[in-house]
Amino acid sequence: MGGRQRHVDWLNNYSKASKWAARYDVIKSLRKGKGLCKFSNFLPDDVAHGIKQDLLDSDQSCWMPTEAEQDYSQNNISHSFKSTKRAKNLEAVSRVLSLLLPESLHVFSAAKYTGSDHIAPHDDRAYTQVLLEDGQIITCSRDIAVIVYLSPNWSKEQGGVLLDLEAKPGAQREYVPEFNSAIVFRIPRWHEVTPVQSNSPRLTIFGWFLVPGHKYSLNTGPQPETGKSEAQHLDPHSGKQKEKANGNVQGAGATPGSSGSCCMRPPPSRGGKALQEKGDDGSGASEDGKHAGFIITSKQQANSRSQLEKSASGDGDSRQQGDSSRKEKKRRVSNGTAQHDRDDPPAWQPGDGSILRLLPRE
Ligand SMILES: O=C(O)CCC(=O)C(=O)O
Ligand SMILES: [Fe+2]
Repeated sequence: MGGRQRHVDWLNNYSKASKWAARYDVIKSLRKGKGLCKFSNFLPDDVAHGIKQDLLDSDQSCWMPTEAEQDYSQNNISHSFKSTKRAKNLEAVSRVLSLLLPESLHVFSAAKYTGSDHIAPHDDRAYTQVLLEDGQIITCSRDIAVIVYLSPNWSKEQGGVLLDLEAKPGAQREYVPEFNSAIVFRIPRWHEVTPVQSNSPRLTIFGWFLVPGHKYSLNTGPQPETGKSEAQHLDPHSGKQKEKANGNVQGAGATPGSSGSCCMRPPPSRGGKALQEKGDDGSGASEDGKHAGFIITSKQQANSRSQLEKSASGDGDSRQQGDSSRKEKKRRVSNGTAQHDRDDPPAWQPGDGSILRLLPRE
């Protein structure tokens, strides 16, 4: 039991987690990797094993199946997998991952791919409505995707390979999910998950760092390889999806995705209404509206909101803008306001300090 608890202690130990996060300079690595980078041995090994076990131990009813056939008229791409925000200790894991870019809003979930689960090509573009503690709602865009792979000894024959469809000739295109590795990429970026052909589950923690404002249009550009321009915004987390019965719907986690939530369940009326009031630009955001999930920020995050909003104004070249705005934010962060830069970091309380939470859907 003691061994099993150790990863939880680590996840809740701010000092250890922040030292771990300091090993990574995500923005620099992304720049070096031309928008995509991979970190092997990402978390301490026992922590990665503990998180994996937590996913396996999580109640079956928390996993939300999501499935759709390709249907551009319905904004759907072919995909199927299960995801949850209610996996055991996921909140603590999210909090630790948030330290990679502590100045950014974020949303993380767990995913489980079995059978022939997969995701057809998509580029992760989506808007997210963020509800701040002061009641304001701001629109954010997914900015950086993070996937942490948690299935030991996964081989290419088991499928579930992440294909980077924007890999330049000669660069790595296939990523077999390596245990305790993380793939991080800037959005938009075309990618897909090939069908799983394995009896053991392909487990991940996945999610996005967000940037306030509309970083991109939701009308997709040409898809790599086909060069065909798709009129629709295609996202496995935001398209209209067919919900499969999974027992306890009340207990099922809000899955992530555009709008910081997935699309599987109707939004709470409060959320849907607020989104409409917000009046997004309609290019796919209306789709989000149907499936809106709302994210609430902690005090800490809300305090830095004005900085974030500043960085979101002006939507020109969002990648460059993202980088420079981050520099700006970093500077502010380093003058001592951000938790992770304090000399004497406060101890985390379990269940406290999660920067983003979906509002309960009940
Ligand atoms: O699990 C992966 O490798 C990628 C998942 C993904 O693309 C997504 O959830 O949008
Ligand atoms: Fe994706």
